[in-house]
Amino acid sequence: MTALRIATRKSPLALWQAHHVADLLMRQHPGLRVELVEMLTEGDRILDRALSAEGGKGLFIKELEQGLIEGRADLAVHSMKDVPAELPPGFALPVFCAAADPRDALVAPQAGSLDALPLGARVGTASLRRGCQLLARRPDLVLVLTRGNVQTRLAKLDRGDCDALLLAAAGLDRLGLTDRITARLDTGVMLPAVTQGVLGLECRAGDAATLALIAPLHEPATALRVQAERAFAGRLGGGCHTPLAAHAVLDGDRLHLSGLVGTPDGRRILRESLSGPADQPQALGLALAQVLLERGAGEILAGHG
Ligand SMILES: NCc1[nH]cc(CCC(=O)O)c1CC(=O)O
Repeated sequence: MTALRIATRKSPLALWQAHHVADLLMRQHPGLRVELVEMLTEGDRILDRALSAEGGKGLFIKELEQGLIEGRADLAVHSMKDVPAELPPGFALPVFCAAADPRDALVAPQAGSLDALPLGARVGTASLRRGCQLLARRPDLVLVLTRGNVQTRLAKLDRGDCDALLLAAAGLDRLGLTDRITARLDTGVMLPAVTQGVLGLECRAGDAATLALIAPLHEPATALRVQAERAFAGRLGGGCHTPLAAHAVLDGDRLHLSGLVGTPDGRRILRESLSGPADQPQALGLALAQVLLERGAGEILAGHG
């Protein structure tokens, strides 16, 4: 292989993540050349509407996969939370890198915490999941649809479009914006998106050369978490139109999984936890989904919550 080519979106976060994986690969394989191939995705073009009203998650990765299939690139680096439940045929997602902080972060220049936000404060987010959990705790808050990349959202906050933002801590940390974080929200308060903070590496199925190069970046403990959370979400069906959250924590040979579905207004929330043997993550995810379905998650998912 002359050089390994990484397909990446052009947002600063995507570029950071692609550079990060390039660095890890070059450290692992001295002498390896790695190139970045920048691409614009449909998700980047649609910035004025809620993503949930559009085609959802796949929008950020379709073009990258097209680049892989056409041989313009060998590898795509994804925030796993942007990757749909099902991969199209011909692709593999064999590597999950060590995870960053999975929590959501509050950015609120005038308040020290979520509970200290003034009555009726405007909170910027485009995430149904964040909105649901926020309103469940603080029904007085007003959600302001805030899209765009991390820096764009911070700029909107700074010019007064809203009083606070909720963003993934991982994204802020990666971009060197840790000092903007007011508080990292405990997962008991704000259950993260499925696989939040995890980077996944996608390549062409059967591309043995690329598979061999990226294999050392795989972290099995992160893979267990990803499998449990994605099995949970897959059973409940996506999460683009309904607030959905899940987070698994590995504890020795046990995996603890928490999951949640709710209504966008936060009036109904079903949240449950379940533990199981760590070597059966998918069974745990499916079992937790079943618990929620027995409690009426189907109604909420169908929009009749
Ligand atoms: N939805 C966009 C997106 N995709 C991944 C991250 C952050 C990094 C991660 O979760 O791995 C973000 C930004 C955010 O939600 O604040």
